[in-house]
Amino acid sequence: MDFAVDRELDIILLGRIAVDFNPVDYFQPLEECTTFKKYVGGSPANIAIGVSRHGLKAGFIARVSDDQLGDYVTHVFEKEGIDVSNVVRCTQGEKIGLTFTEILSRDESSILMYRNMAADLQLGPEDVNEEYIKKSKSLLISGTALAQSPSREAALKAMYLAKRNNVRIIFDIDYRSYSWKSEDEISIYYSIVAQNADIIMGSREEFNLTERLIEQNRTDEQTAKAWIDSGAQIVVIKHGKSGSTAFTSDGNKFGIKPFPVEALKGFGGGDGYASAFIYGIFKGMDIEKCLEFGSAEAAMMVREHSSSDLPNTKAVEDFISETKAKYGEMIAKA
Ligand SMILES: Nc1ncnc2c1ncn2[C@@H]1O[C@H](COP(=O)(O)OP(=O)(O)OP(=O)(O)O)[C@@H](O)[C@H]1O
Ligand SMILES: O=C(O)C[C@@H](O)[C@H](O)C(=O)CO
Repeated sequence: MDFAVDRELDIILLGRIAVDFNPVDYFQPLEECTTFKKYVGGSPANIAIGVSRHGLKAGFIARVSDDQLGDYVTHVFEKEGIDVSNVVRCTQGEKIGLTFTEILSRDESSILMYRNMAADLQLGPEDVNEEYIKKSKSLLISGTALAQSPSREAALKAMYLAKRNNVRIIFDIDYRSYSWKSEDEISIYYSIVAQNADIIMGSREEFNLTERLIEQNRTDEQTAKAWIDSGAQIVVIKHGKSGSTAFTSDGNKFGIKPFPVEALKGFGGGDGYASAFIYGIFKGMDIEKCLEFGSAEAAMMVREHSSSDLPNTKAVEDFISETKAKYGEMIAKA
C-alpha cells in the first residue's frame, strides 16, 4: 500500500477510549464475581496501544469524560507514546464507557457495556480538524463511532478530510450492538465508510450487517469483490476460531488458520489482529506475512486477561517461531 511520505503520524484512530473491568475471580457468572482488574479498553484504544508497541506513531481523536477515568486513559496513552492532543474532555457530564467481561469458561465469554450518555459518542464534527488529519498517513475509523450523532458526523467528516488529503482510510467495522438503534442505520452508515475505505476489516457477521441493504447472504468472495470494485485495496474477513481470509485488489486471496492456544476469553483477538496486521502493512510485509502476524497476535490476546496489554514486535515474532516449530505452517494460499 502506498502511504504519503513526510507525515508526522503513521495513524490516527477515531472512536472510543473506554475502561474494561475484567474479573480476577473468573470462570463463574459475573453476578458472583467480586474482584475486577481495571484496564484501558475500547477496541480502537486497544489498537492504538497495539500499533504503538510495534513502533508506529499513533494519534487519537476522541472525547473522554472530564473525571478521574478520563485522566486515567489519557495518562496511559501518554505513557504509550500516543499523541493525545486531539483527545478532548466532555463538558456536559457524559461518562466514559465501561465494559465488564464475563468469563464463564474458556469457550464462553461475553461483554456487558455501560454506555448510556457515553463520552465517546459526544465527539462532534467541531472536534475533527483538517490540520490534524493531514499530519497522518492513515486514519482508522471504528464502526461504533457511527452508531449515534454527533459522533457519526464526526467520523464521516474525518473520512472526507482523509480522502482529500491523501490519508489512507482503514475501516474496522467493530460492531457493538449496544449503541445502535436499528439494523437499517448500521447498514447505511457502515456501507458509506466501506465505500470510501482502502482497507476494510471485519468478521463475517459484521460484513453481513454492512451489506444487509445492498445484497444479503454474500459469500466471502462476493463481499471482497464488491468492496474492491468500489475502491478498497484489502478486505479482511475474520471467522473467529475458524481463521481469517485476506483478499487484495490484485485478485489474490490468502487464508490462515488460528494459531493454536488455550484461550482465556473470546474477546481481544480482533484488536490484536488489527494491530499486527496494520503494522505489517506499514512495514511493507507481504499480505501472507501480515495475516500471519495478525493471526498470531490475535491468538496471544485471547490468552490474556487484558485486551489492551498487547505484545511488541519481538514477542509476536518469538511466538510465531515457537508455534511453527511445534505445529508447522499456519498459512494457506487459497
Ligand atoms: N480461540 C482462539 N484461538 C486462537 N485465535 C483465536 C481464537 N479466537 C479468535 N482468534 C483469533 O482472533 C481473530 C479475531 O477474532 P474474531 O473473529 O472473533 O474477531 P472480532 O469479532 O473482531 O474480535 P473481538 O471480539 O476481539 O472484537 C480470529 O480471526 C482469530 O485469528
Ligand atoms: O471494545 C470495547 O469497547 C471493549 C474492549 O476493550 C473489550 O475488552 C473487547 O471486547 C476487546 O475486543
